[in-house]
Amino acid sequence: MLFDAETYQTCTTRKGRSRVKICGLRDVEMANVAVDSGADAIGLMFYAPSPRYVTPEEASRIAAEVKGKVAIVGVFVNPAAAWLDEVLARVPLDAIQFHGDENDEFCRQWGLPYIKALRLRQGEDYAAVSDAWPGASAFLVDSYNPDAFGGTGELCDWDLIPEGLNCPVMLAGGLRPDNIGEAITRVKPWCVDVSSGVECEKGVKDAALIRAFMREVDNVSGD
Ligand SMILES: O=C(O)c1ccccc1NCC(=O)[C@H](O)[C@H](O)COP(=O)(O)O
Repeated sequence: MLFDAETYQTCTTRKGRSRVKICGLRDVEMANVAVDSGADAIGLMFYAPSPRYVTPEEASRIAAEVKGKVAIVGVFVNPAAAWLDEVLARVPLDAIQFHGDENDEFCRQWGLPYIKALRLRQGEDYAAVSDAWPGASAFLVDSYNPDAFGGTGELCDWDLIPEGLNCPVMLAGGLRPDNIGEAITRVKPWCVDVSSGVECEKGVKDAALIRAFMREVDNVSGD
């Protein structure tokens, strides 16, 4: 689990294996594969234009199967408050991930830990992000693409990751079984997040790729 007090405290030291979030799951079968392979969190996509979008009904079926075994993270892009209220009433989320222009006040009002996504691009100044989102439990660093908010499969430029953030880093963007070892060794993130890299086609998760990804993570020491 990602944000229970004991685990969160231990892993902010960055000792041991990086945590893993498998994002954009759309069915119970793949959610079970993620759990059985040792993932710490799954992401459920509540942004309708995404090929990984799930309805609250589909999401609650997945959540009923895996609740308590992994952290369930709801992923949103500039959601209306009413949409978040509706999802929260039906899906037992453990945390919320925001990929749009949501400010700290908006993100922290739901009574759950929140993850703020930063889409890193050359020439931007990230010095103030800790002050801008003081309530964040983690920053997810992702690649920048002008046409998409996330889930692009494009590698994030690891050299742009800001130093000295006030909370742990989740590394995302273009991670795959064949580069996750190097990513963890270089960046030493608290958590890694993957979507496209464990899919056989856009929006369709692949059990063998999920297992291969988790095996590679297990093979790398996180300290
Ligand atoms: O996955 C999406 O379709 C998506 C759409 C809009 C906002 C966020 C989205 N995904 C969020 C994630 O946490 C992804 O796992 C992250 O962006 C990395 O994706 P990938 O490069 O495909 O591994």
